[in-house]
Amino acid sequence: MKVDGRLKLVVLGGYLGSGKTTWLRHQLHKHDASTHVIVNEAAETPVDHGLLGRAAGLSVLAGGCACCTGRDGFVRALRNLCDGWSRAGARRPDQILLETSGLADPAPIIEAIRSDPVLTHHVLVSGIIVLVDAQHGSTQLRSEPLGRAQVAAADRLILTKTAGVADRTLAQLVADLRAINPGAEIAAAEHGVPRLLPDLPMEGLAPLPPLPAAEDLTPMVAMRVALEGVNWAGFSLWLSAVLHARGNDLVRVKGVMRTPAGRLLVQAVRQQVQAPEVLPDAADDPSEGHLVVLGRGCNEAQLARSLGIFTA
Ligand SMILES: Nc1nc2c(ncn2[C@@H]2O[C@H](COP(=O)(O)OP(=O)(O)OP(=O)(O)O)[C@@H](O)[C@H]2O)c(=O)[nH]1
Repeated sequence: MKVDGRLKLVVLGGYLGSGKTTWLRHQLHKHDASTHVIVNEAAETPVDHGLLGRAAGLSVLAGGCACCTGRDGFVRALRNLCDGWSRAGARRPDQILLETSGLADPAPIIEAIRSDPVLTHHVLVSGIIVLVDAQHGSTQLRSEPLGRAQVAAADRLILTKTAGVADRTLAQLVADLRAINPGAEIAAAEHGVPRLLPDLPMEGLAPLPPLPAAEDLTPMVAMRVALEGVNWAGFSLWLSAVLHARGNDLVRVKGVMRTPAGRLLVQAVRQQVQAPEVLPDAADDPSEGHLVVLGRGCNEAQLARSLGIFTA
C-alpha cells in the first residue's frame, strides 16, 4: 500500500534460525497484497530466496548484513528498485518486505533508510517485526548482545516454536522481552500460523543479568562447506556428530544438497537438525552443493576436514 505517496516497507528481523523465512512464506501464501521481498543473507551463498516463490518480486543481497558490511549495497539496491518502480508504466508492489540476515541489528538498517534523501522520498518504514525462537530465546538474550538489540528495535515481537515449550519457559521469555522492550506488542505463531499465548505464570521470574562484554565474545562468522560428491549417509552422520559436539557455537546450518532422493534443503538450528525438505528441481541454483554454517570457534578448513573423515 502507498502511504502519503510512499511505499510501505516492513523490516522482518530475528536471530539466526528464529523462523523468519518460514513465517514469511506463510504470510505470502495467506495475503493477496503484492509484496516485493528483499532477502539479505550474511553468507555469500544465499539459501532462503528459493523458498519465497510467492513473492511478487524478489531481490537477494548476499555476503554482508544490511546493518553493517552490506549497508551501502542495500541502500543502492533499494534505490535502484525505487527508481525502477517510479518509471512510467512500471508495476509497483503494494509493499516491500526486507528479511534481514539473522546476524543483523534492524536499528542501523532503518537509520540507513531514514537518512538517505532518495529513500525517504520513496519509502516509509511501517513496521519492524522481530521473531524470537521460544526454545532458545531466553538463552540468546542472556548471551548475545545482538539478540537484545534485535528485540529492542521491534515494534512487534512474534514468538515462534512455542509448541511444546513449558509455560514457565515462555513466561521467562515474555518477561525478558518486556524488560528489553516494554512497548512492543508480543504475539506468537507456529510455522507462521498465529497462535494465542496461554495465561502465563509471571511470578518469581529471574531478572535479565548484565550481558558479557562485547569484546569477550568471538565474532560470529559465515562459513561455507562444499557438498559436491558427498554421500548423504556420511553427511548426515557428520552433521549430527558435529552439532552434538559444537551445537552451541555452530548456531545455524543450512544448505541445498542433491541426493538420489532429489534436491534436499538441509537445516539445523543449534543442535536441532530439521527433517530435510525436498525442493523442486532447479537448474543453476547457486545455493546447491554448499552448506552455510554460521557460528564461531572454528573455520571452514576444519569443517571440511571433519566432513571428509565421515564421507571418505
Ligand atoms: N517447530 C517449529 N519450527 C519452526 C517454526 N518456524 C521455523 N521453524 C523451523 O526452524 C528452522 C529455521 O527456520 P527459518 O524460517 O529458516 O529461520 P530463519 O530465521 O529464516 O533462519 P536464518 O535466515 O538462517 O536466520 C527451520 O527448520 C524451520 O522449519 C515454528 O514456528 N515451529
